[in-house]
Amino acid sequence: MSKLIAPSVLAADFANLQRDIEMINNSDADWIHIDVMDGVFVPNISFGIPVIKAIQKHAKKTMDVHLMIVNPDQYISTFKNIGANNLTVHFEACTHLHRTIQAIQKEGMKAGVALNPHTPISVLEDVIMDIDLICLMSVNPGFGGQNFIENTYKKIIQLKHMIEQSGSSALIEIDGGVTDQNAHKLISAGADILVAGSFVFKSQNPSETIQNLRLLANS
Ligand SMILES: O=C(CO)[C@H](O)[C@H](O)COP(=O)(O)O
Ligand SMILES: [Fe+2]
Repeated sequence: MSKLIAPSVLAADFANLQRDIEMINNSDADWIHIDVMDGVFVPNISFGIPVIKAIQKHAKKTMDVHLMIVNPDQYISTFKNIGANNLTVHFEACTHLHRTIQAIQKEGMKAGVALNPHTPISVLEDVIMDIDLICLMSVNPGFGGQNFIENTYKKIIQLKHMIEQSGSSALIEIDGGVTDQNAHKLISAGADILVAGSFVFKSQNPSETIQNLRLLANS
């Protein structure tokens, strides 16, 4: 399977959101990564339902929604209705993670679980067969533009091993601080999807930057 690039709209120009979504549509990007922050689970508030509805009107790529919120269960059907294809919840925010995963899949979405940098991958041992996607946070969630945490490589290698040993088909997504400097190394360690926000949207030519990341990921 080719490796995927998911630009994060957290770093887009919100006053020109339609323009930036169309840039993603016309680029080599595979997914659109959409970060939802509630100011409780993480110390920041990004955007919510009305903005994602507006994104849905224009988005032509897989909508990969990353929930950094407490009590995600109460919004699962809402996110389905506004176009989420993948719905990722945080391990640290779910008391009944297995129930949450089942509820996401019952709505017809792919279920993802995100782990904070301090959370060991071993917490996924008993749900690894049930998950479609694992999002390893390579920064502390809440903000774009942070520095990549080097310990992530070790976690990818461990997680890849766990996935292979178990026979799970879960994909590994890396979120935070992804650039052209670490993209190839992340893929070599076992990543399947790279999320990139600031590196794409702060570049001179975001579409070319996406193309470059995709080439690096698949070289
Ligand atoms: O979930 C996130 C932050 O919590 C974002 O997806 C992530 O930060 C991407 O932004 P950048 O590439 O600028 O680090
Ligand atoms: Fe994210």
